[in-house]
Amino acid sequence: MAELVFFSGTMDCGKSTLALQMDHNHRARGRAGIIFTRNDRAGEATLSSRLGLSTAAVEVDDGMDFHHHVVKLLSAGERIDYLICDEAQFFDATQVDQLARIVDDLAIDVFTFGITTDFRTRLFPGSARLIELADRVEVLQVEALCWCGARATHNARTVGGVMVVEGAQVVVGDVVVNDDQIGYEVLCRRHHRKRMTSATARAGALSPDVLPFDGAHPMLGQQR
Ligand SMILES: Nc1ncnc2c1ncn2[C@@H]1O[C@H](COP(=O)(O)OP(=O)(O)O)[C@@H](O)[C@H]1O
Ligand SMILES: Cc1cn([C@H]2C[C@H](O)[C@@H](COP(=O)(O)O)O2)c(=O)[nH]c1=O
Repeated sequence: MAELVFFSGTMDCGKSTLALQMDHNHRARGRAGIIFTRNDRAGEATLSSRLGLSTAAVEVDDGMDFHHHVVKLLSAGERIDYLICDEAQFFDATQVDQLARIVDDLAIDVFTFGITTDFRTRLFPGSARLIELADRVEVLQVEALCWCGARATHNARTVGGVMVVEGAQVVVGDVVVNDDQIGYEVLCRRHHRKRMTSATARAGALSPDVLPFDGAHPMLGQQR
């Protein structure tokens, strides 16, 4: 039975690496697949991992109809056993519905990869629909860690080094907007709630008069 699977986690937990590995393993066994992505930080039509591997991919845009795309290729005689879809949080709900239809009607496996929530801790549209429709949601085993050592569960955005909780939902990582460097950092919920990034924690540790956090710091001990 073909499956729609959503491999999810925070940023930097190895999703793109797993996407490349899954493609490699299926291809090594003679299966044929197509790789899709949207807004990869390495540029258009590329699926890249921080471990240094990358591959060509089909860039998904707003108007893309996955079902139509796949049926067209099948009609042209191409074989398709599976789809790999990275950055699936950026897909819209209709596109995720099309992926489910590909699984059910065309018996093609669809493996999707993406972050669940944005920098405001709100679900992305693609991830919300995948959670609703997927046969399985798999949380990646490699734990990204917050600066405090706890498992990171949330994504924080920084603008010019300062954590923000307002702004456009989609801003690709490592870009400069209006002279400000946009960055991301994974945090545990506690530190996301307190808006404490590693830089804020370091500043607090260096200046005992300014302790932005309460409770114990695993590296600094009880501060208050
Ligand atoms: N220099 C390194 N050595 C070993 N592992 C690394 C290195 N750099 C990154 N990684 C691993 O790569 C993971 C990020 O991989 P990636 O597939 O790009 O993540 P995601 O797609 O989830 O953002 C990190 O969690 C880490 O485990
Ligand atoms: C939290 C958050 C992230 N993004 C962007 C930043 C990156 O380009 C991708 C995530 O890629 P990764 O391979 O999982 O690191 O999403 C965004 O646009 N908005 C956000 O709120």
